[in-house]
Amino acid sequence: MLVVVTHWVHPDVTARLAEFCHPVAPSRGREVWPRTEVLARARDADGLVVCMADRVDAELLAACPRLRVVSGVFKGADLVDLAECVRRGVWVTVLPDLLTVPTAELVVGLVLALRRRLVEGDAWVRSGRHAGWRPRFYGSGLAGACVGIIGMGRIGRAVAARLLGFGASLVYTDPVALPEPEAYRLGARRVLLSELLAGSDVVVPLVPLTAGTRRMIDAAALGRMRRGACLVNVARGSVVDEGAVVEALREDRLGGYAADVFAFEDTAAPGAAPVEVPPGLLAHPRTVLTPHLGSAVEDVRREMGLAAAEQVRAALDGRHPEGAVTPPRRVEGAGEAPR
Ligand SMILES: O=CC(=O)O
Repeated sequence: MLVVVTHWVHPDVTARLAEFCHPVAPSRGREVWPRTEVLARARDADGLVVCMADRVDAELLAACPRLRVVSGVFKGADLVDLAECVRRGVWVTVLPDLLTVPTAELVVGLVLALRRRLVEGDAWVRSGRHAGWRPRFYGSGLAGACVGIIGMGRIGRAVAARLLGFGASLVYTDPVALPEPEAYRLGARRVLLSELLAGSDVVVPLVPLTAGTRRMIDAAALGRMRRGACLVNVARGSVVDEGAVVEALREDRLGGYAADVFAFEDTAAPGAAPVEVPPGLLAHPRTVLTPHLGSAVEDVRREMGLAAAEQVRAALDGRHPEGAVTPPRRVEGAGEAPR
């Protein structure tokens, strides 16, 4: 059986795959195969191990008629056409929990970097202009600040737990309330979105990208935020309206924007997709921008690769893989997908 891995993974991951199939993966450098190469190599694949750089759409699925499983080395499957996978009887698996801790750590890092102006300070020192202490780069701390988390899932709760030690207060929105003991332990108060936006010094959306969350932080939502408050986005670029963020920064209404994700990455989102990080974000001093580093911790990525390999093994063995987000259900006339 052939399993195509679209991107560089740790050698132990390919070794694990080799226990039950013939794996093919980029072997040199930390490479991701471009789509044309994935299309060419995956023609006879029984399994695909994909990453956040891949778009698993109808074209790719049609090009791989033998495919039985798509294993995402990620949490959010918004780049996978789930309906088409179901139609073709292809399992789709994700990793719902392995990146919780590194992503929560990144949120805390970005909040601190933004509020304490670490990146601006770093640039100042590197520019050769630092001549000793001066009354400059005064920012805001976390102690006493109110942090608003939109979406209290695994990552939201992990962020909340890490913020406990900083003396920040916490509000959140979620359709489902935390169990009372957990809300008490985290000091988290559930509020309406309008109250969260109006009352938070830092707003952190932690929601998946869906039709309902796309651009949920738009000009109107930004307009409801406290003047000078910060926005930190590690979810998906398209959860915010990047153009409106640039405007709010320019008008000094938004205190800062930190992002690890960008709308141009959301290649499956409907409508015209941006092709780059907006220049207005790049140019603005009160932004902190990182290249989708949420899970970029060496050991975590190795664990993620190994877990994905096990999911492929289970699916190809005819078992229900962990992390399955679609039960495969072959529909008459859907093509040659074997089952
Ligand atoms: O963004 C990363 C992921 O969803 O894993």
